[in-house]
Amino acid sequence: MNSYGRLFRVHIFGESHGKSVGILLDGVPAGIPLAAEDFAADLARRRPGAKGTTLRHEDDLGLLKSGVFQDKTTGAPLLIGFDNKDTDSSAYDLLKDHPRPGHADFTAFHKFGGFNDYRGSGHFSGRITLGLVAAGVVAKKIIQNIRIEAGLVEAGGSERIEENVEHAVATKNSIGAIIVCQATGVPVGLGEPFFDSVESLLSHIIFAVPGIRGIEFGAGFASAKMKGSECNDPILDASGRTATNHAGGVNGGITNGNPLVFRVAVKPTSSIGQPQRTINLHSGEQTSLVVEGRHDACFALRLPVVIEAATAIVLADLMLLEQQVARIGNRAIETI
Ligand SMILES: Cc1cc2nc3c(=O)[nH]c(=O)nc-3n(C[C@H](O)[C@H](O)[C@H](O)COP(=O)(O)O)c2cc1C
Ligand SMILES: C=C(O[C@@H]1CC(C(=O)O)=C[C@@H](OP(=O)(O)O)[C@H]1O)C(=O)O
Repeated sequence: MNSYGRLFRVHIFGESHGKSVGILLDGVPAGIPLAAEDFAADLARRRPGAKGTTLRHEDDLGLLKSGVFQDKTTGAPLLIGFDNKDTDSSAYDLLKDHPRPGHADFTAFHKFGGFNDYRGSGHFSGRITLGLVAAGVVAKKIIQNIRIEAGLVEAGGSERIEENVEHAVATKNSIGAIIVCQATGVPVGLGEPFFDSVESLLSHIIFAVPGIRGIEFGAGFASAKMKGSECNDPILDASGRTATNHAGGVNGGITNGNPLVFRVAVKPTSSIGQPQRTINLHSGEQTSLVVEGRHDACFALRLPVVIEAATAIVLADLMLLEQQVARIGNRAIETI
């Protein structure tokens, strides 16, 4: 569904070519300073502009529609909306009946009986992540002592990111990428096993981001090839600090005080300018499709800030559940 979280709860909404996209936040502690300018830096990181990103230009000026009074959160639901302005739906006329291989056109058509808004990929557009980034800005304020940083470590299969992006654009193709995310300053004890382990919660929200194909914590899949003597992280002191971090900062689904580290695999964009095989949704006949319109050749370039936001949302919820932050005034519990 479109809601996530327990105490810090996000409800995402909108379609790419509809009136707006955005997010409704519930459970935001009261008294947190919050103004429209606070969103600018993170929203700019998600915005297209770099080579290999879509030519669609939106100002992404978020409107704080509720939950803020005199530049402080009130504790009431906080609604953040972004108007869609640069919409050109003409390229989607063809796609309405000819689903793009790899995109959600086929599945959304069947799931919603053809009533889904297919323009600009509708609710399945990467544009929906705008609301997630906005929620991340608020979440980062709640967990102010935790620092989250994500970045691309490779794209198109190597570290030559720029070169690979340029080649993808020149050949009307697309590429995927790997993002590494690290959160430092995470206290020991976050996570609610059995089902709400830290890895489960992060995987849940990160797989909700369009185009994600994998996630691994710490040494991840490489752990399967290690011996116990190699994989175990030696514990150095009473704080739980370890010499290595193959666990990625989580044991038993609970944060262990070391940096939380995970890698995310992002697929190549499905909308490419090369002929691909598809069908006519109504006749079932096979046909060739060349996708027109504006598309990211490597949408992963825009994703690190989205992954940071998703991480902040999970950690804010867990910090509230663990009573590590107060519901009023953005203070650590022990300082009240
Ligand atoms: C920020 C962002 C931008 C995206 N841009 C595009 C795009 O321009 N064209 C496209 O086909 N897919 C794009 N995607 C990926 C699709 O939204 C995604 O592949 C689609 O919803 C199907 O979901 P799935 O890949 O998880 O199966 C983008 C995703 C994100 C997160
Ligand atoms: C608009 C954004 O990305 C869009 C994501 C997207 C898709 O299929 O996911 C398709 C394109 O939409 P349009 O056809 O309207 O140009 C991208 O531009 C955004 O992320 O803000």
